[in-house]
Amino acid sequence: MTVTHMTGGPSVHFENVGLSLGGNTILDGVNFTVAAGTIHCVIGPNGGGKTSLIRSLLGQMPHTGDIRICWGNDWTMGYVPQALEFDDSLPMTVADFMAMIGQRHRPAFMGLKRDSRTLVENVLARVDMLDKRDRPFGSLSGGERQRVLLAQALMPSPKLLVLDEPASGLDKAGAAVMHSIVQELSDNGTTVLIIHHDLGIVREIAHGVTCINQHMLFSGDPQQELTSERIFTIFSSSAKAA
Ligand SMILES: Nc1ncnc2c1ncn2[C@@H]1O[C@H](COP(=O)(O)OP(=O)(O)OP(=O)(O)O)[C@@H](O)[C@H]1O
Repeated sequence: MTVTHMTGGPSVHFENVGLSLGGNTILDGVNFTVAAGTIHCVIGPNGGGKTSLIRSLLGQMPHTGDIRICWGNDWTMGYVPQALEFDDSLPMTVADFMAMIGQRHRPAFMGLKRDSRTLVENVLARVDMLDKRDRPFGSLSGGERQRVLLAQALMPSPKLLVLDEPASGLDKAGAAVMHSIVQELSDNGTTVLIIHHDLGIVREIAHGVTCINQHMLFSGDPQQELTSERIFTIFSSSAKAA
């Protein structure tokens, strides 16, 4: 991955990205750009390689090709994974979890330092989870965990926010909170890259959309690219053969 400097929020450039795992081709010749300060959605059928692409961006996959992030002065990145492997029996509250994520040089059992406490309370309030800060993290519902995962990605405020199917475990209210946060960040210049399955929402919130199914099928303006015929073709049972 190459990193270059520019002023403003980062643009992200996927250039001829490929990935093979266990002898199988997962991604091949993926080329698209996420413009600085935009909301860009990655869509495609199950198993099409969306998470693998995001993990390549995060440096967690042995991809080929180049992924360039043209950062401004602030290199802060937030990431919300699709799900979190977590031992539910761990005696860790929501606040402990946030302390663990946000205070790398302080053990979680020591709790939050005073200056971090305000920050944590602010982000938990943003996702409507402040009243649950003393609950054991393991006792949270899937949607509540997803909200906390979103909260940790906002601390500190990111210039690049990457979300892997953030709405999957969320109810309508949770999804609305998440989308309004994404919108607000984007309005303030943050670049947001989201894997999303709800094409109605993609049309509503995204400035750009890229569809991948091993290869890149199309990329551009959602209003023009997301035609009914295309959506039917991509997500029909024959999609894997496309
Ligand atoms: N570590 C791995 N080793 C081998 N194959 C893998 C590995 N990780 C993912 N794959 C395979 O890569 C393909 C793409 O998976 P990926 O999770 O990227 O798809 P996706 O588009 O995010 O799917 P979904 O919409 O179901 O979340 C799948 O066939 C998956 O089985």
